[in-house]
Amino acid sequence: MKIFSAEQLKKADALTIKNQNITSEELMERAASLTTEEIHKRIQNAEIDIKIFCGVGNNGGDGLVIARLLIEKGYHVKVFVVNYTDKRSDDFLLNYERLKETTNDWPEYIKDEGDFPALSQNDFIIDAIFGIGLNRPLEGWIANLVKHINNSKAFILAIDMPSGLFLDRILKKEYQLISASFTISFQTPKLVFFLPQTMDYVGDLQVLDIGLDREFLNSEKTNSNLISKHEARVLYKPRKSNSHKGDYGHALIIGGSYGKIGSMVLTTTAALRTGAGLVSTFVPKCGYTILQTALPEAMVITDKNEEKLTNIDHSMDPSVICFGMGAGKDQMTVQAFKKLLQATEKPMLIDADGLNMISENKELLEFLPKKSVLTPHPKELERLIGEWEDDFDKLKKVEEFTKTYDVILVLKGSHTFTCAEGNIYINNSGNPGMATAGSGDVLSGIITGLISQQYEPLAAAILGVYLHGLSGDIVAENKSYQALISGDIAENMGAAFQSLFAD
Ligand SMILES: NC(=O)C1=CN([C@@H]2O[C@H](COP(=O)(O)OP(=O)(O)OC[C@H]3O[C@@H](n4cnc5c(N)ncnc54)[C@H](OP(=O)(O)O)[C@@H]3O)[C@@H](O)[C@H]2O)[C@@H](O)CC1
Ligand SMILES: Nc1ncnc2c1ncn2[C@@H]1O[C@H](COP(=O)(O)OP(=O)(O)O)[C@@H](O)[C@H]1O
Ligand SMILES: [K+]
Repeated sequence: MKIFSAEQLKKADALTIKNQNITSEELMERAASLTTEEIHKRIQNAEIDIKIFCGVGNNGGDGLVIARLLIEKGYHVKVFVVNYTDKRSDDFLLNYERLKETTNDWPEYIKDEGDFPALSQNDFIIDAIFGIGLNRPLEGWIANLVKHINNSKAFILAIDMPSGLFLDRILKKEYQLISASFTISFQTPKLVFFLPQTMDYVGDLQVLDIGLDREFLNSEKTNSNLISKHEARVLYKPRKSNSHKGDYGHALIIGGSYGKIGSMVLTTTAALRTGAGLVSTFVPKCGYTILQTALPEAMVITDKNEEKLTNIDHSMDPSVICFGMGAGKDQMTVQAFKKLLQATEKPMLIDADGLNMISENKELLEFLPKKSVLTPHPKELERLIGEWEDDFDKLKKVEEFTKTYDVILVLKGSHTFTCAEGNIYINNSGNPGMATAGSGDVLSGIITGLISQQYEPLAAAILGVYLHGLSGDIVAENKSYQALISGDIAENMGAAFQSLFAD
């Protein structure tokens, strides 16, 4: 799903009104009635106090329509107008008049702290103060109102987006914004809903299709995309019945050191479970028996050294090489890695200590094969590209890095961002149960397994990240977040592939 900017959404708005021959007020009615249906579906005529805080722009207009429709359904609704300016949008004014025709319980005006209503944690609060029209940080009594709402501990539903959140920048900590329990957003999700610094303000997310101009949405270019099942499915390549294991490549997985051979078992299992035709694993000697015992399907090659990698002498022509998990950073290993990089032309996957070695020996960067996939977690990323001011600055630095070295960066996190060629693919599968030792090793194996089967590295990264999260979700459903261990993610790849096509 494409993720649009505020400017693009406003353009879509205007085009929709023109092409569908409707008024802006009708579009507002459409968005708000779809939202009301969602609220009604969930709260089912519950006897609760609904308090709606409306700004005086169109986000506030949405709030007024929602108030009217909820009152018509018999809900107990109180409306507060957050009167931050004397200007009002036309659709706000129109819906204000309509609301007054619906109820005798007229909206209360908030003009300063003295007007703040008492709030209880049993209230159901709807935040319709600011949407995509926010143009400066909240200050003075409006900031205090937001603090007051957040402090209520009530359930907060944000309309379109939490008030105070910007679409294109991150505010310093001292600025207030609504911390929503749930956000219902119109037409497309917003990039800030997925950034580590701002995602917590959004709560659970639902995106409503409000029928904005299809042609515009389809043709308009955007560099951010949300990857859900539909988008992942399109990348999948079915197997031909007339095929053999050679068609699915030979993956070479290199890494491990004394005490960390388990990472090799995880990565290798994941590559096999993802469908690589053949998998060879290169480990220090101490890993030989472990791998041969744990995984009879894998072939094992060993270094001369018992405990670490010192000379990666593999004499094969693998379809893809995956390097780094559990490898350590010994100087001999760095030299072995350098020789490997110099001798490799095909895109590689580099993870964990492979990334750390590059960070500590920047001269290795020049030998990175083009289109390689690098999979840092946040600490590894910081070592690689340096510190960043905020998440937007991080994305800018990541873009520069991917363009300079012509690589794909997979920024692992609760929403993993795959970045390449100026584009961002935000993953929408996965769960906190996956924050467990070795789940990154499994991801490396999955992406490697896909590249081995001739997926383009970028497609392999996007699909691999999605399948990894999907498998994690399937495991968590059966085992809980706490009991999920990373080997389960690899073992459940079968269920993940099946689920990709099940609705
Ligand atoms: N296609 C869609 O997506 C649809 C969108 N729709 C809805 O429209 C919403 C966008 O509405 P919008 O453009 O009127 O802007 P909105 O968010 O109400 O704020 C503007 C007001 O805020 C003010 N203001 C700004 N910052 C401020 C501050 N810090 N402190 C104080 N004031 C501040 C600013 O005042 P000014 O700068 O002029 O002084 C202006 O009055 C969108 O999010 C969605 O809910 C649906 O109805 C239909 C389909
Ligand atoms: N809260 C979360 N929600 C979704 N995915 C998560 C979450 N926490 C971690 N993950 C995923 O788990 C993996 C962790 O990788 P990493 O930190 O490298 O672990 P390790 O080094 O133990 O293998 C990443 O793919 C990340 O996206
Ligand atoms: K809002």
